[in-house]
Amino acid sequence: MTKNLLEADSVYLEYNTRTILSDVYVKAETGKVTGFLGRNGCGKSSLMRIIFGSLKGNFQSVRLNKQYQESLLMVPDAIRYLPQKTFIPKQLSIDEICLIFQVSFNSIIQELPVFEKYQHQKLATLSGGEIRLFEAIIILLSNVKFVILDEPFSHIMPLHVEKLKEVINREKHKKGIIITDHLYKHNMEVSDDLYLIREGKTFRINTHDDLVRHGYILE
Ligand SMILES: Nc1ncnc2c1ncn2[C@@H]1O[C@H](COP(=O)(O)OP(=O)(O)OP(=O)(O)O)[C@@H](O)[C@H]1O
Repeated sequence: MTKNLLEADSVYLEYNTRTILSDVYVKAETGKVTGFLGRNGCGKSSLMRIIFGSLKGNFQSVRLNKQYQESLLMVPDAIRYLPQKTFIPKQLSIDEICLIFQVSFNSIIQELPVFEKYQHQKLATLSGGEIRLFEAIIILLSNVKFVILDEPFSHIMPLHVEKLKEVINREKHKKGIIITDHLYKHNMEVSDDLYLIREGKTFRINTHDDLVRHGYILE
């Protein structure tokens, strides 16, 4: 297995003179899930987009295997990103989307046999939760070095959350995975390294009590 390393450091982001992220460091690598937690509006999605390369911070240094990258999304086979909101055009059919993402339909139905009947259907004909699940699975199965998942567990029924966690645990042996999700128990369970973003900085989380101490959960 080829090991890949993704690092982002000195990430600094301001919106209208309000500091959102300040001197943040992120490390992700093949074989690991790196998780992020944090209150609404603390800057998790912004950080994900900065790493992906679709948002420019005031300053950041993103490196793939120690090499500085202006924007990772421009590097072939480097990274794919599941944004917080559904993003695949709904007029496309499932098999067209598989073609675009270069993920075989067979590999999708191996994970989700109930999707077999949807092969030629437009994405628009699926339910909201099914669309979200399909987007998360196709990103996870993509042949890239890293994937970022922004709230993959939200809007998905418990049985499918378990499936998603199973795929994450398998796919991490091929690629590095970065996750942010408020469903913190699931996030904690799949993450090898977990961080909380607070007041623009990242704090390492090792136990449930750490989350209480940072005021993210009550007890
Ligand atoms: N384009 C923008 N212009 C100004 N402020 C913005 C912009 N985008 C985001 N923000 C602000 O930056 C902060 C961080 O937003 P971000 O979406 O990264 O937070 P988050 O931690 O992902 O939140 P949530 O958990 O609610 O999804 C928020 O206060 C948000 O209002």
